[in-house]
Amino acid sequence: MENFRHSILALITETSANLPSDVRCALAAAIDREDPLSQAGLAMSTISVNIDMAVDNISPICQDTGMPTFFIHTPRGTDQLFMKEEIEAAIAEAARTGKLRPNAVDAISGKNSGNNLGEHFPVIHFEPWAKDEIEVKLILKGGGCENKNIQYSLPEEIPGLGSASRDLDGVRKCLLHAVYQAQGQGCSPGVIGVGIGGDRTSGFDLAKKQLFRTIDDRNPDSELDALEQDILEKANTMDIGPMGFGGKTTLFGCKIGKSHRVPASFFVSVAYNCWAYRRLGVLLDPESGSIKSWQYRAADEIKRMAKGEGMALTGKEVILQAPLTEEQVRSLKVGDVVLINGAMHTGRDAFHHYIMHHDLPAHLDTTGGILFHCGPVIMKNEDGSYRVTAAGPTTSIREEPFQADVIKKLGLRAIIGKGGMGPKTLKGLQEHGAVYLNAIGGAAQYYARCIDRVTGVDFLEEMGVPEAMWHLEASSFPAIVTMDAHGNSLHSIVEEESFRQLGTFATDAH
Ligand SMILES: O=C(O)C[C@H](O)C(=O)O
Ligand code: SF4
Repeated sequence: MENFRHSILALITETSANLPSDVRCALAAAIDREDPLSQAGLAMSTISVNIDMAVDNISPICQDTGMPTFFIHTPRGTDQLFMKEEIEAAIAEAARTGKLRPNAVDAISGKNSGNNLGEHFPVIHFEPWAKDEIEVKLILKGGGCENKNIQYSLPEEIPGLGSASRDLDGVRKCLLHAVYQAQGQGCSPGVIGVGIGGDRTSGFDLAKKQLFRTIDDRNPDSELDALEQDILEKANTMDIGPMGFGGKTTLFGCKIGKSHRVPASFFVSVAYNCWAYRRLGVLLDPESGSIKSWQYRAADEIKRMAKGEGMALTGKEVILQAPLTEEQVRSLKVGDVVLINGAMHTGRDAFHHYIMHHDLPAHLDTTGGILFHCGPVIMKNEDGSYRVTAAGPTTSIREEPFQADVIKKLGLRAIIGKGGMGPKTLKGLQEHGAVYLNAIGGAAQYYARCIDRVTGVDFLEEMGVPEAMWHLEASSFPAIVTMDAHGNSLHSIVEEESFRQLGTFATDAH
């Protein structure tokens, strides 16, 4: 097993940087379905360029490389303890070289372990099998889409759809609601893995395992197969679309499994995966640990995803130079595409929590500034300076309780994030003269290229790499105004319209 660690490192790197063939194929179809000049089209073209860049740079497709989760089949007599130690060493090495983000933080204090290892982190499931080789499957599922996982306990009253009973029609209502409630926050278009039955834990486990099925496979159970097709079709009429901008593809896969349950419980567990659907597998020689073959990798796969130059720019984009003035910001409207130049500062969960009760360091002035909800992957250069190697937006709604106050306190004029924010922030934008700019979630390579340099960092020691306040210099950083200073929000429009559409499925007998 002298090559085992090396093989695992190759699996991690490939999973992080190179999407599987079936996902490429489904996303290529989704790109073709959107009007290239619509907001959904802009999102999909950016995603396509980003996928190619990740391969070229051998770097994370999305900066959030999740909680690495392994499913391993071993033949009789393999040393699982050795494998676990070697996997941990490979994870730490991948974090050190920027193939994974140091993502492991203490559950209570939030303290980052620095090497992407922690208690039950990574997650490793071992299972024996009768074959001779070792199979290792890996999924890197980011936190934003993980937050959109949902579990129903039937019978249950489902918003918009009425009562869901303990039958396939009840399951159907749960699944349509699961897609609706994710909106764009889990970086749609997405895929759902579904577990019907089991208990609360095994149900989610089953749901996650469904994500290892290929997009184009068909369920051998004809009833479940019909339900999978039905959900896919209906979900894509909800007009949530890429990033929740409205559009034709909201879901590109629905995979359903079932387990026996006890009479008292009927769970429907849903695991939502973003478009950055990173899962691969390898078969290993049990003697040497060398890779014998790759899974989810077809010889005839679509190698290049991008058609044009990425975000199809029209020349009508508004150029923003930070710091921004109130007048500039108030002239922006929902739907405007902006290109940002100049200083921006990252700040996410730990930062918002901190800044509610503390002041900024004295050397910082954020008046007219831009706050970027982002937890980047950052590497240190030999001369002590830093470079950004992956930097897409994180889900903004988590900062909803704090954002309006933080805008006021720091004198901010723009927030960059994804998935949109709620009424409190919308009111804050109006009151203080600021805008919400939606960047394309998961496009971490694309946005890293828009960052010219890192000019400084605060709170690195306390908050760790993903949560520190990084000071960045951007050029031609594209984003879409989705909440303006006049009380308009694209997110509330899409949410309302998709809720109306959801309601039309209430009585649709399956
Ligand atoms: O943690 C991140 O960088 C992003 C996260 O996966 C999210 O979707 O919010
Ligand atoms: S930012 Fe979006 S693409 Fe990246 S892990 Fe989170 S949900 Fe997935």
